[in-house]
Amino acid sequence: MQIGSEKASSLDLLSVVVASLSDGYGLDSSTGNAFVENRLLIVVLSIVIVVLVGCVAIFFVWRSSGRKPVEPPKPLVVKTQMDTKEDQGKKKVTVFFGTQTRTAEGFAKALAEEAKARYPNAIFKVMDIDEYATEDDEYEENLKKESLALFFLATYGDGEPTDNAARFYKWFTEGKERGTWLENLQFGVFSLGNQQYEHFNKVWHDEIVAVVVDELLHEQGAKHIVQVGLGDDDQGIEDDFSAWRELLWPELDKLLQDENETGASTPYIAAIPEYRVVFVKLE
Ligand SMILES: Cc1cc2nc3c(=O)[nH]c(=O)nc-3n(C[C@H](O)[C@H](O)[C@H](O)COP(=O)(O)O)c2cc1C
Repeated sequence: MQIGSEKASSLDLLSVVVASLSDGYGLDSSTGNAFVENRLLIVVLSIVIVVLVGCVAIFFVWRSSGRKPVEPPKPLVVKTQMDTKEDQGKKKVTVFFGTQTRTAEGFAKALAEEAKARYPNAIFKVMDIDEYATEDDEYEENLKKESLALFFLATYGDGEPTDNAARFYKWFTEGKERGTWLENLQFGVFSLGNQQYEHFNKVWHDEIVAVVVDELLHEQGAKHIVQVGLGDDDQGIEDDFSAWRELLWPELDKLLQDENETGASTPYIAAIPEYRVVFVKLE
């Protein structure tokens, strides 16, 4: 085997290595020679292996490119401002609730049911405050469209909002620099809490979520229709709710009753004339 001035192929080199190895290890030189003589066979086998490996690789690339990646499910968008045709032109009231053990939700629904009967020409929508917006920006976008809203908000764990009000509360309390952007909104807030949870020697009502929201709504331009109601679970929160509701109805009457409507709040006094019964003796 000659390795001349021309560049030696890798097979030439291999042949030299095999021949010298076979010598070194005392193998029969005919083994090395056989290997060298079957160069053609080795070349053919190498080509076959390369082609096979190539085919397998192409097959896998083709299979993986044919499969579409699995798309994550799109989030369910909750439409909050959906008007049917018959709703158009009616006054709308949104009743929000932030609750942990559903008392606030119960009050919100009870109020809305009673209000629907009192004001048939208005629309009352009870809304879990978490479902009001899927993104924080939507809170702003949707609240701007509200003209009348009532909030029932409970307080938990040292003056914290409920789980379903946490996202709204964070967004609302962190956005004080918004200015007076809620000028079209009239509102009322009822708080659900318990005086037993007074912490850090603060006055109880300074810590509760609903009072914070009430003050911020006012600061940001919204107008009270009724003062904040302080429901105290320690004393009888149902009575507090009833008392607040009695303050609310006259204000809602002004806003939601049609001019020619007598209204459910107006007590009905039957005008029964007095008669004097005279017994006439027939002759
Ligand atoms: C574990 C726990 C923590 C509470 N933390 C407070 C609190 O820090 N401040 C407060 O005023 N009321 C607190 N409360 C009272 C609730 O706000 C009150 O019971 C309210 O009516 C619950 O309303 P909900 O049923 O709508 O969640 C707490 C109640 C529980 C059970």
